[in-house]
Amino acid sequence: MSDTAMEAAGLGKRFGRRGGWALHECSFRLPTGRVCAVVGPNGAGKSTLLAHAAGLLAPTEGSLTVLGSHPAAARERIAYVAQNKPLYPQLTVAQTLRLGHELNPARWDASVAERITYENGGLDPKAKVRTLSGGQRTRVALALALGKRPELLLLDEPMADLDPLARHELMGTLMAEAAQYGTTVVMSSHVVAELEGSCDYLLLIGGGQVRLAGDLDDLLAAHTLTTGPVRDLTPHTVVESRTTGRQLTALIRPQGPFSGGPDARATTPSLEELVLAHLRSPEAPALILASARTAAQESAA
Ligand SMILES: Nc1ncnc2c1ncn2[C@@H]1O[C@H](COP(=O)(O)OP(=O)(O)OP(=O)(O)O)[C@@H](O)[C@H]1O
Repeated sequence: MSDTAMEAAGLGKRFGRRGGWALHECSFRLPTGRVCAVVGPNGAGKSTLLAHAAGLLAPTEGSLTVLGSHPAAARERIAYVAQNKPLYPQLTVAQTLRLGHELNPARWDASVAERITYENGGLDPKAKVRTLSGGQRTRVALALALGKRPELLLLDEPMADLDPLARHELMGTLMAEAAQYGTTVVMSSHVVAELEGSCDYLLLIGGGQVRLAGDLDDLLAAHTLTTGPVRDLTPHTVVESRTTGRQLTALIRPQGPFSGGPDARATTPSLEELVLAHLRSPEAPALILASARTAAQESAA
């Protein structure tokens, strides 16, 4: 069995001959059993990446493998919740879950699907899907995905239309299920706060390229947030710096020991601080940690 959940090698996607690159020269590796946050600005390529992993798009160049196979060959072991949560509007909730069972007879776990839909969600089994609110449809889509007992769960902004209570409850269920079954979860979101505390791996995409990839703790530890009197930050890599009067605030990647000096503060950034600094500085050099490198990247490093 492969210990790699997803591996991109020079992955590129162009929509149409004249279109720009939605993804370009993306290479990274995601080990199995991780909960990976995929973040990046609007149009960065997050949905395009997830749709490739689900086998719904074919690369223009390079490749993407999931669970050691071509995505189409691994489809039974993958569940994908797309941003628009497509469901059959004319079916009832109960019929939708039954369809989930019929499509996944060998793997279907009715108890988790029913718990999400009925026990906690309070949905009426006889309600037609078309009468459900956006958040209720999300609940059914997540129930179908988790009911499939996937090895790899792909979620494209899954929590966007859930109320805070439902978001908290479903995130808890998701994390408990993932931990119990060793499911790899890849989840895009713009709400960085909801990723903190649940994700242990980070993939930051910008302009169709991988900007940060690796263990979240290691990525955070590779950066320092410093505030203090203006000073030369050479030889450290500066991701973002702002000067207010004589005070400098900067997010850096220390190249060797860093001491901000007696009047400066130097702390490890939070996930939000790390992500915001990279979004504000799209030109900052990429950082792909060893755990996230493909064999080819590793031998080139
Ligand atoms: N079917 C399509 N046809 C043409 N261009 C597309 C198509 N799908 C996506 N794109 C383009 O590819 C780029 C990446 O889009 P994608 O939806 O992957 O971004 P995203 O990071 O998921 O954005 P968001 O955060 O807004 O959901 C964008 O420039 C988008 O316009």
